[in-house]
Amino acid sequence: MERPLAIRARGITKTFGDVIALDGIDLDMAEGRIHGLVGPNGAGKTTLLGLLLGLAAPDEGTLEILGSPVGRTLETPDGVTGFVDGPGLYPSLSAEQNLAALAALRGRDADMSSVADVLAQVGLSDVAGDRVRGFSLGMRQRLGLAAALLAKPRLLVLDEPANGLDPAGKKHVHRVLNRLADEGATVVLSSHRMDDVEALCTEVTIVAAGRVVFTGPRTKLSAETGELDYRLRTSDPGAARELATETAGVRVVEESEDVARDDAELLVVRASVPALDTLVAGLARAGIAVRELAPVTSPLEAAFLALTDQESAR
Ligand SMILES: Nc1ncnc2c1ncn2[C@@H]1O[C@H](COP(=O)(O)OP(=O)(O)OP(=O)(O)O)[C@@H](O)[C@H]1O
Repeated sequence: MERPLAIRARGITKTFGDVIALDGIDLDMAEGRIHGLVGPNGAGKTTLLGLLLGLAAPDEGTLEILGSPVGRTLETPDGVTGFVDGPGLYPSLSAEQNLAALAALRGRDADMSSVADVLAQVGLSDVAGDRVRGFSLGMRQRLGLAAALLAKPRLLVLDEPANGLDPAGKKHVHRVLNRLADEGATVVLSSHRMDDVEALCTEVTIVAAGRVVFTGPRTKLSAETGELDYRLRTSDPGAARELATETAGVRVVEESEDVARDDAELLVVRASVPALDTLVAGLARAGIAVRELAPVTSPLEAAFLALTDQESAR
């Protein structure tokens, strides 16, 4: 059964003076999924997220959020929360005072057990009583997420949520977002980190110059990618190079910008998946062990570069 849509956008346009930030955006985002919004600098991601949060209204087009049409007034249905350009926090208050104050602003009494719970979820229990003034960027991001969780979101909108996060912080954030989606909430996040998007998002939208150039399941994007460069490390680099050169559809890339040049053991090969399969089977037959085989740039990054280049070349 098709999932209901959390977001349905048709022909959304937003301009700032002469700048067309969004140029006819059509978008369907299903409930209960984590959607990644990616695109080059200035593509329109923050503008689009701002519309979802009711921070601005579209100039043209129709937007439905959680089944409700959003008009020209700056309002969004209940259950929509998140932040763009970093969370708004009070530096002179502690983490827990910030959350209590935000709960009060939303017209709810501060329930300190909920405050403690969301702080634990984002891994900030130890600094609950510390002033936010002394928080790092990553801690502020996590506190912003805690504030959003307190509102029990049905749609959570986050601009670059992994900004400034260390690996432990990232783990907390990923766990929290996955749990939210498992519980049926929809998460829409923008990121310049393709590895984060690959780790988190089942759905991806790529925007370039205010237009959608791809939207759909991330796996579909990977499948559509043709040839990729792969790092190949084997037990016999010389013999592997020879075999790669002889295998139809496989090319040895001599100078790869993305791989350290002083690593003589590592081979970079360019191939489609079927040609790569032939090479790997050939290596096995020749008794050459494969110790590492991975794309140099991820399928998402490759598609991103190809699709956004295409767009700017139009
Ligand atoms: N308030 C504003 N006033 C004028 N121009 C704006 C405003 N907000 C956005 N823009 C312009 O709209 C375009 C889209 O900007 P936006 O911030 O949405 O892009 P982005 O994809 O989030 O970029 P980045 O990855 O750099 O954050 C840019 O050309 C930007 O300069």
